[in-house]
Amino acid sequence: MRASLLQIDVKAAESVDSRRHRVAALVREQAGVDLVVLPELWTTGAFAYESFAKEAETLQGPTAEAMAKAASDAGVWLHAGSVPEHAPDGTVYNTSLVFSPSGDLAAVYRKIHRFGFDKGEAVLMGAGGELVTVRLPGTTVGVATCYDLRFPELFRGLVDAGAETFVVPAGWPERRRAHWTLLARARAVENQAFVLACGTAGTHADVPQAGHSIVVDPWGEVLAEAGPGEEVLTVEFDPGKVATTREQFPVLKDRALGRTPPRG
Ligand SMILES: NC(=O)CCC(=O)C(=O)O
Repeated sequence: MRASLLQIDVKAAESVDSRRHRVAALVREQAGVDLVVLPELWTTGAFAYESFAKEAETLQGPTAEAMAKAASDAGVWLHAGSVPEHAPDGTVYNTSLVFSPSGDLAAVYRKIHRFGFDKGEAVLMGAGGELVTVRLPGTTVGVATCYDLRFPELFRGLVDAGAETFVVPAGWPERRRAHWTLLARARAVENQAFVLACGTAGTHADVPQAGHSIVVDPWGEVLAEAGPGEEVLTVEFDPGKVATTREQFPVLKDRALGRTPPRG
């Protein structure tokens, strides 16, 4: 399986509309890979709090429309990262969208753990409540977003739902880059799963971004890692390695505290 992680530089000087066009073109350029992954809140930037409500859109909005078309033009599965979603009940969510190679919306995930404690996303956005997996040819993908990476029980819940590959769009700050790498590897090792974690580059809202998108295998080995700037990180991996790792070193069978009860 070949995947391209598009580590986008979210610049304030570039309008949301221009970025949307630029990113759609980058997705089209990935024709030939199986899966393309975009970062969290790449239209606005994950820390551009004042833009969330202004740029929020529905599941039929301009980003969803542009990404559906880009996925079908390229013939790829597209995890289109997340957008500020204006839901029918008026709440704004941090919502990830996954499109099939024919451009159909295959999965929608509303970020469960909102970042910011008493400000930012934590007060401006609603919390999702449902775990989401999506079946791709060869692997079941479990989706999570950025700060979710700090909550291992979410990932264990996704394993219980069949996940073998975690796709994690993010807008992770440079200041905590060491945590990003450590947590991506930890989630891979403890769940014996692939982790494809795609962050943003550059600086927005005065918050320098970590970049360093990363792909980790079920043994915790880093298969590929981006640098700090905008970059397309393409990697080839064998999804069958999840089953062999889980068979040869069957730690998941030794769980003593039971399965995660379903949420939502
Ligand atoms: N956008 C985010 O979720 C940021 C998370 C973060 O900065 C951290 O967990 O540290």
